[in-house]
Amino acid sequence: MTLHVDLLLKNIGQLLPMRSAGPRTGVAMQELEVLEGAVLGIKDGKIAFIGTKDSEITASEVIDCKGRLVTPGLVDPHTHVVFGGSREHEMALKQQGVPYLEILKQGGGILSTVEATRKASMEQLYDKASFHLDRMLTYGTTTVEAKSGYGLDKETELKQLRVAKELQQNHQIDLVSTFLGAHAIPKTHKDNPELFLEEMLDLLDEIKKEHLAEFVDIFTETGVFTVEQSRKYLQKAKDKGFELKIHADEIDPLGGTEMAASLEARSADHLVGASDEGIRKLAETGTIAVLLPGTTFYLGKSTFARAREMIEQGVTVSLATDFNPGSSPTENLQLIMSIAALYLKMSPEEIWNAVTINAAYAIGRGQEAGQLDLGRKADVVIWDAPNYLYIPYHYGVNHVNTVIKNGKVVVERMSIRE
Ligand SMILES: N=CN[C@@H](CCC(=O)O)C(=O)O
Ligand SMILES: [Zn+2]
Repeated sequence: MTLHVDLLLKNIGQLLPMRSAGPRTGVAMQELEVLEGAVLGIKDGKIAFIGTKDSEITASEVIDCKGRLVTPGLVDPHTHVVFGGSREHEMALKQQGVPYLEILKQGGGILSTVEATRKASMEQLYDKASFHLDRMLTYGTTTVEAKSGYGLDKETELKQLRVAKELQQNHQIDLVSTFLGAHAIPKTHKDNPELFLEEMLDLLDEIKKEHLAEFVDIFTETGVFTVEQSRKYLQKAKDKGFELKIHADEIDPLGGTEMAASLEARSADHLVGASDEGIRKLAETGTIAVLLPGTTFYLGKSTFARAREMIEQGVTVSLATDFNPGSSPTENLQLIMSIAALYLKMSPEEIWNAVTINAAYAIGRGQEAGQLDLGRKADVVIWDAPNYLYIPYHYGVNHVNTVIKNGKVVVERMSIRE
């Protein structure tokens, strides 16, 4: 019997369905199913058919992919997309060699974005975040995690989370929300971080009641929160039914990676200074390593997270932009794929697994995003590229030709080859 679909993608050069029963872990990250000359059928916003060009299938609308690469929409599992202002003035300080944590200590960095975010109305935050999400969509990202953490007071943290909830309801991108009230110590609590953490914990019941976040995160770092403070804080969040994420060992190797694994966090993020023991524990517990090499690159550092050792030891590795106004102002996950190839020495196969299947599992969306399979939602990207090697290889530009979200074309870019 002939199948009729709403939209048919034909003449696909390479199709990466990324079908997997679970996250791809360790050396299994080398696995990549590549279908040559495939067709993809979409019906009612879902994948209805994956097959070859000879298949018996009719369609209301057909896109001729002309030999292009087709993949699932990318998943960005670590961003700080809701914030006020920007920090371009910090670039000169960075050039003078002022370290990131020193800028924060002087009341700049995260704390300057906190001031701008407190001043902004919900509408202003919504419009600005929406602009950044639009840009992510044009770069092929269809699912995004979004953190609060630029309020550092009850009112502004809730404001950020409510903006994220509205965006989740209205924006084409799917959003997953994380409460990062423990992102820095506000000036008012400089001498009493414990009291500040108590105040942030007080918000958890309201956050649960209003469904404002699924995850709780903390910045465990020198001059911010200690491992012991973080452990206590996260355990309380876990007891209240939240899943955990941690900004761990980004700058100084404090042992946040081990802590993340022992709390069975969903992910541990950054991990530039993760110890051997920390890496072993991630492999043991299945806590996903979300690596953010764009941040290391942008902070001008030469030591990157040890992705090769993580993969060889059986860790599940994912990649994200860490989009934020300070340490990684980019919405472009394709650029991060190139940086991962060049500096983390990840293979193209590992990179594609990291930005699709594993990224979706890192934010609890493994069953919905990051894969193209029958019955799954049709979040699809057609790339102006002949094969999957090409995206990390040709860096710094946008390779997207077309983005399809829930079966509908939402981005169509001009192709230089047409
Ligand atoms: N390191 C902590 N938080 C962010 C940066 C936030 C900022 O600088 O505004 C990060 O993941 O890099
Ligand atoms: Zn971050």
